Amino acid sequence: MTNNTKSSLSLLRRFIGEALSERRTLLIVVISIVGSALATLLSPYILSIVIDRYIIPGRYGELGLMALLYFLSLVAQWFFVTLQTFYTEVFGQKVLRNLRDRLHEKILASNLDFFKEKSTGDLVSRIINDTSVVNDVLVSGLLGGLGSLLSLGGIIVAMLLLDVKLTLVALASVPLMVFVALYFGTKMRRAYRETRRKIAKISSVVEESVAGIETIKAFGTEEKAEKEFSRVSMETIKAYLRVAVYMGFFWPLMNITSLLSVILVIGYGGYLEYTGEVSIGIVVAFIQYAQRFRGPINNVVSMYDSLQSALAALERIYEVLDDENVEDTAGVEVERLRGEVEFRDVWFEYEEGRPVLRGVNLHIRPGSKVAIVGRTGAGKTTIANLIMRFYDPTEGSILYDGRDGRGISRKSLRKRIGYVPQETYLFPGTVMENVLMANPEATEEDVVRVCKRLGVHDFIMKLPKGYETSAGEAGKLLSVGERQLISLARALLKDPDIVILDEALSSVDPKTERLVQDAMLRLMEGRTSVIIAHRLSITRFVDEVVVVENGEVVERGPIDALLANGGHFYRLYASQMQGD
Ligand SMILES: Nc1ncnc2c1ncn2[C@@H]1O[C@H](COP(=O)(O)OP(=O)(O)OP(=O)(O)O)[C@@H](O)[C@H]1O
Repeated sequence: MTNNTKSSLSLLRRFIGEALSERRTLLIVVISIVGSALATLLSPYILSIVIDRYIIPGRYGELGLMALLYFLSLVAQWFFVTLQTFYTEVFGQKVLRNLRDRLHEKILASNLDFFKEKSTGDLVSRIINDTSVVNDVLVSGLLGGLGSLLSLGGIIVAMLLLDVKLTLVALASVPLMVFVALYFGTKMRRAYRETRRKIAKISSVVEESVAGIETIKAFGTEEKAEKEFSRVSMETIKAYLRVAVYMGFFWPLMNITSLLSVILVIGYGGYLEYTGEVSIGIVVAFIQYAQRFRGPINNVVSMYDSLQSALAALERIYEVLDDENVEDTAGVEVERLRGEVEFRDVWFEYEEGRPVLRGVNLHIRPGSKVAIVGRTGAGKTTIANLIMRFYDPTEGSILYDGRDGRGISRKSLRKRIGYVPQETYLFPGTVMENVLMANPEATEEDVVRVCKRLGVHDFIMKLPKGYETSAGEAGKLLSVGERQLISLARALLKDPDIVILDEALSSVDPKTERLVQDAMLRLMEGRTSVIIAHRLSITRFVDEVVVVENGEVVERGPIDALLANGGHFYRLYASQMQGD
């Protein structure tokens, strides 16, 4: 056994083990599969008895009971097939929901390292497409294939019981049928899969055109985008036509080979009937059995063929589920914080061997306001990330009210911190819902109160539907600064003990700048505040300025002292003033 087959088998075994948790539904499916396989066998057999024992001897008076039996066998067939179709879907959907729930939960539980190498599109595709391939192929396909194998086996046994020689003749065209299913069927399915890939490609081209519309227009590359779209569009048409060609070959060929079986049965069966070896009824039963090969054979072959793609999808799903970059939820729950934060010789690296913070020592007293300044890439946001426990220090520790952060539950810690990132993400929903999300216990009145306190209320009321404006619409209407105002309202609604602000003042017009700055100062009032200051004017309002350079604190103190010093901060300040 190759390693590949072994790992495929273990993937499959694990999946089946998990799917077995839906035992009851699966039991109904298995019963209906067996029932429908048996019922399918029954009707040709009853027909043969009707012909041989009732119609040919002319016992029409006694036919009623047999007719009823025949009818009942058809009803049973219908009943079990319906049951199988419905419960296979129920089973599949349960397995699908379970997988999707676990994947989504996993994404929410993961730490930020998890997202480093995975794009949004990739994760979405794993949750939506890969799970649906698994459902189609491994659940519906495997169960359907199992039913088909059972039907085929049943038909062959029933035929053998009736007549061995005629069975062999009836089966003569099976290799041909397998060949057609294998060759044309496989080509058809592959071509079909290709169409799905092309459709995905078309949507990604459209997505890129919409997302990058400003860049496309600014650089005048409309023609290039148009060409790319029509190229992909053409490829899609070609892929569909390929499917049509193979489909055109496949189904008629399957029908012809199936007919070949019937002709052989009629020819040889007729001869056997003539020599008195079999009855007409048996020949008729064989004709019916011979017509029932084609579906199951195609199912079994296609199951084998699709297994590879399903296993690949399963592998991608388990790769996410097994990823070890998970945030641990352990630690003491904190109710409130006094707000003292202390960095003790903190070293941190995102990638091994490349320290971004190098021995940072920083003591922030409860209720004090600290601005962190420094050049791009100095490590300012990293400091904020560590306070939020998005990451833990590689070496050293961060203490909250004197307690090592590693011992505090992340969730409870984050509840006490109001974080305002530089870029505000608005979730689908209204502006009201977007602020409310910060605190599940808050009411709409609380939101309005908080917004009034921050001076944000008036500008929200100017939106087309005020607080009820949809975030999508608001997203287009709002500037970076205005979005940050919503973010500030979110943070205040939490009534946090510590505030971390990554200000976006540099990307804001002077009028909004004033509004955002005032809102920031109000949010910071009476709370331990760490502000990552890109715009140095805000440093006038803090107790202490901390200058970070190349991952190290190189200077700290009140703004006046630092300006008087003529050191790092003075140079930064001067260069920004010059720029302005
Ligand atoms: N997720 C990450 N993975 C790897 N490296 C990172 C990651 N985030 C930041 N870095 C690197 O860490 C260094 C510090 O980044 P950080 O974002 O803390 O700087 P900053 O001072 O906030 O910069 P800016 O003012 O531009 O926001 C940079 O060299 C950056 O490339």
